[in-house]
Amino acid sequence: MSRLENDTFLRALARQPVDYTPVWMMRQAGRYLPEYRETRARAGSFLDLCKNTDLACEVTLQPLARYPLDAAILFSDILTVPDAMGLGLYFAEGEGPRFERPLREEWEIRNLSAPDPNVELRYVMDAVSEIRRALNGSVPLIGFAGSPWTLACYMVEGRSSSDYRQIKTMAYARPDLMHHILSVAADAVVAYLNAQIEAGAQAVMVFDSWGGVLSEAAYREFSLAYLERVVAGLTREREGRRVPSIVFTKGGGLWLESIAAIGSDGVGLDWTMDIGRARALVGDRVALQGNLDPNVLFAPPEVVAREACRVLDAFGPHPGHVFNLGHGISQFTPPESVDALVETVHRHSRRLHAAS
Ligand SMILES: Cc1c2[nH]c(c1CCC(=O)O)Cc1[nH]c(c(CCC(=O)O)c1C)Cc1[nH]c(c(CCC(=O)O)c1C)Cc1[nH]c(c(C)c1CCC(=O)O)C2
Repeated sequence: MSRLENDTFLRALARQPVDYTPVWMMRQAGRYLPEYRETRARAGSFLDLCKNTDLACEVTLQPLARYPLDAAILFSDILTVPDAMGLGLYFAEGEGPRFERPLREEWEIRNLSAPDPNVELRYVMDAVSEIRRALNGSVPLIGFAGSPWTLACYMVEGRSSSDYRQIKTMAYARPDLMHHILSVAADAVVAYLNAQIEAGAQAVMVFDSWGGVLSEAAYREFSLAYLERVVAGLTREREGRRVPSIVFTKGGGLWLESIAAIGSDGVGLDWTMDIGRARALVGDRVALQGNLDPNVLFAPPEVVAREACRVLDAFGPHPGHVFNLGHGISQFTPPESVDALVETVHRHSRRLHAAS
């Protein structure tokens, strides 16, 4: 088994006893850090940064140099997968992601195929290997992908959407086409995550950022069924250790028990549901990851500390909590707020775990 100095994150996902609650943040490497903005300016565009192995490794490590975080997450994007399928990803400055060739015509959809992650996404695998080497066993490295449904939202809409009109039209009017896209995306995500595990990722997370825009019935049919297929296809063990998976449906609180039943080790929670109530529903069947509202980080440090303690106390002294934000950290976050957050999570949770 490879040496790991700090395996608190993996222990928490396995619902094993820990001395303190591990913490990392979604989008922990990003624009709120001046050193990220500096590296990004050197790289050119955001996509150039993702495709430059050395610089992707550099920005992955930046938040860990500042804060005693308990995990690193690969610096990349969920949309690298549809880009590798030939849809032509680009980022319009200040407007978010766009595809040059969104899926509109039936023939385009029928021609879709899963990319070979070790060819079309070689740059991601190279980044994973380089980051693992650079981490040198300090903390585990998380790999990730988008959920089939969330990838399909971008592939069909061609950009971020406010009403999901195109994709919902397809889901209701042409479910056969919708299922074809989701099925190819699920195959692509499984191959992509397993290649990341092969390259050195020690845990994987699936981001279902837009599952929460669906009705319950549509969520089960178009998102959850494919999340279950992805989880079932994942490599379970590598280097003599379990490779845990985390599934995060933003807005999925109402469906928590169903999400907790698909076979992942952890479930991500946004900020809308009390994490104590969530734990009461799922027990120790899965670990829970979350669930501080990222906007708390705009308040003074004593408020950040109070709100972090509120989440820790709500979960209680049980094993199986990975502290995180309920969604990605905002680019406008003062970096000092993160100091207060990480320090509070570690200090307060040590007390909780010692007292139990
Ligand atoms: C939906 C989604 C995307 N990307 C991602 C999701 C799922 C999570 C979520 O719901 O937020 C996932 C993602 N994107 C990024 C990471 C890196 C790892 C991390 O630090 O967590 C991860 C895990 C970097 C990024 N991905 C992006 C940035 C900002 C790019 C920049 O301008 O430097 C970063 C650091 C760009 C991106 N990429 C995407 C959008 C909508 C945007 C624009 C967002 C914005 O402008 O705030 C698609």
